[in-house]
Amino acid sequence: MCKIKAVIFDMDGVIIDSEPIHIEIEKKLIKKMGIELDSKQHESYIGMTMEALWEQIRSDFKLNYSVEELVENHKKEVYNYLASSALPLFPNIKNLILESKQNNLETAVASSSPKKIIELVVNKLDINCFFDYLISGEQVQKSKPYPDIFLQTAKQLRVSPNQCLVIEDSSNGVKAAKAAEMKCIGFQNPNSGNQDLSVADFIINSKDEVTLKEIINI
Ligand SMILES: O=P(O)(O)OC[C@H]1O[C@@H](O)[C@H](O)[C@@H](O)[C@@H]1O
Repeated sequence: MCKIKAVIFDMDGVIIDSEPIHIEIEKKLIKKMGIELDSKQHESYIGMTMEALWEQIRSDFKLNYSVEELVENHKKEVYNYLASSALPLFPNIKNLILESKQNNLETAVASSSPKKIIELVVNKLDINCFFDYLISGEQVQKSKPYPDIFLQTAKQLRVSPNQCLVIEDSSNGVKAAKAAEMKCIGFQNPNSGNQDLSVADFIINSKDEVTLKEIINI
């Protein structure tokens, strides 16, 4: 296998333990539309962009609102919540970010969240300086589970996909990383719901204290 040259971090559910926040806000917004989703349906949307989520719900439930209106409203709710709350950073992931930089690896955040929200999070946590590139699902055509976001990240970092390691907590994210032919660590986070990470190359638990050396050959 090619030597790893870049580590790509998912944000929600990996850098911060935010999927419970997303689930609560989405449940509230979906309920307002008079729709009830069971948790299995809801878990299947985790890791997808807001656009992909509302396109799906709008077409399944024949909603009259435009996707743009639904997304705008959703973005505002999430932004306001995260701007006014303490952010639950995973310390073990922060260590992996620092270790990546100490080993001169390229680093990126590749998140389905809107760019404005990614910037809010990395600035609030004061970790922006550790990343060479931040990319949002808004900047590519197809949401995770398609590989677009990871392929675009590799292109931007000027490394080939098989030199990238992705850390992901959702089934959609792990599928996207493997579809991009990257090495993928599944980050099993019970707060991200019941996520099937079986296609990942290696699975770690969100509580595990692992070093980068233990998971890749650097
Ligand atoms: O790609 P990431 O960082 O895991 O982001 C996923 C999240 O992105 C958000 O925009 C969605 O509203 C969430 O439902 C979703 O889970």
